[in-house]
Amino acid sequence: MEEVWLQAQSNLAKVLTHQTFNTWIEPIKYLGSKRNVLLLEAPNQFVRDRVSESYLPMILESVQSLTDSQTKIELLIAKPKLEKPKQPAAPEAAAAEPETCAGPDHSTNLNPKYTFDTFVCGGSNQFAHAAAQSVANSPAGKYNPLFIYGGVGLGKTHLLNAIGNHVLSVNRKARICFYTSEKFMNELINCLRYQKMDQFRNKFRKMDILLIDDIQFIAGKERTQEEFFHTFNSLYESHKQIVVTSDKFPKDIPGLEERLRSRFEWGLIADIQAPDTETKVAILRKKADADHISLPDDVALFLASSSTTNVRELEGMLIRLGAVSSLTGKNITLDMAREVLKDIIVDKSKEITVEMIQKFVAEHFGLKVADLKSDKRLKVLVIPRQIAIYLCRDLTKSSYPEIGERFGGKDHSTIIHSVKKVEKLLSQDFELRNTVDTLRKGLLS
Ligand SMILES: Nc1ncnc2c1ncn2[C@@H]1O[C@H](COP(=O)(O)OP(=O)(O)OP(=O)(O)O)[C@@H](O)[C@H]1O
Repeated sequence: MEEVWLQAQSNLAKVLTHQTFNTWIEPIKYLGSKRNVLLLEAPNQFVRDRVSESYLPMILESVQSLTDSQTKIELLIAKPKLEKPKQPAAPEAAAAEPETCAGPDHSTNLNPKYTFDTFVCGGSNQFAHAAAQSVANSPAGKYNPLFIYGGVGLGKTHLLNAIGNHVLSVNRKARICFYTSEKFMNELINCLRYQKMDQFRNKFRKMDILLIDDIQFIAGKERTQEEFFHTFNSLYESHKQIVVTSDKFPKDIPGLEERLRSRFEWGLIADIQAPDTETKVAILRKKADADHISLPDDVALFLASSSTTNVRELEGMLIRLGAVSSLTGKNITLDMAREVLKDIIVDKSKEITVEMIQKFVAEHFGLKVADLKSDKRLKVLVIPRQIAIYLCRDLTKSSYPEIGERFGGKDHSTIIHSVKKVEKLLSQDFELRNTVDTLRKGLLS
């Protein structure tokens, strides 16, 4: 039955977009089988719920086509690795005398433009988007804390605000605190300095929803982590929702205390990946409409096919075109966009093939194409091979099995593993990210 599951996954990979596949199907593991029931395991309840809602019929069809129509599927949830402590953590000793401590009007520091309505949901962010909506609809329900992580400019802050804005739209009285971790730290420092710690604690602990952006910045800051830890415990124990964002997965944040890391893992961890071209186009369209910029389809596609995945940068290009258009009184056209953005965008109109990528990557690393296709496990070969595979998936339309075929007949699961590995390294390893960017730019130029 395990073979059946692998084959079914492989078949599904061919019909689903690779982001949908990566988000919902790939994380499902084979557990076993009993009689005609295939036992599968989702990594958490969230994935189980979504897959059951949206993909189970498709999965069942795929499995039954490989076995028979009597086969059933049971989708279970993986056991959590960490047990929650029964008792709340011991409260910290009360600090010195309270007085005043300047704080924000916590219900107004949300950005009103960052709502679910203005957020474009695509394969790359559907997991985080669905998780954020779920939390906004039932705070402190199933997914507490919610930890959203992803690269720069991919919409983490937008989703965080969208949660707050949605909750406020339903309940004007909800006490919502939206802070960057840096602001949390600065306020803490001030309160420590002026001995206003009680006030500090009361303020955060009476919130209904605590939204902390860029939590990675508290790593290595002992006192801030300590205070955040107690705030977290207090809110969690009172069934209040906590949502944090970060540019990294909790265990990949260096200097983050173990006790905080484990708490972030209690709830749901949702990632945002780089948007694909279709999502980039949709984001640009929405932004252009909101800003009353007339953006022709071919220009939207031209911007979206640029190698940047940072949505903030894409928006920057659009704003620049809008500004040039309104200053010169000329409509935005493809030629104008090419001229105005010539230093930023490389033309992706040429077709890129797996063979071109293999040759280019092999040359870059001083290897032979045959080395990339081989099964040799030498470190000097493994990373270039994985990068080449990743770029094939990113820059060509080839499916996992097709790429596997062209890399010496590798299995699709090896290809998926390589792509995932590089995706993970891209968010952790600055040097590798540079190398991949350079290669991508070289291939596209
Ligand atoms: N899916 C999306 N739909 C609409 N707009 C988006 C989307 N993703 C990002 N944006 C926009 O891109 C810009 C950058 O997003 P945001 O600030 O949320 O990114 P971030 O992930 O928090 O980045 P950073 O890591 O720099 O904090 C914002 O203007 C945001 O509205």
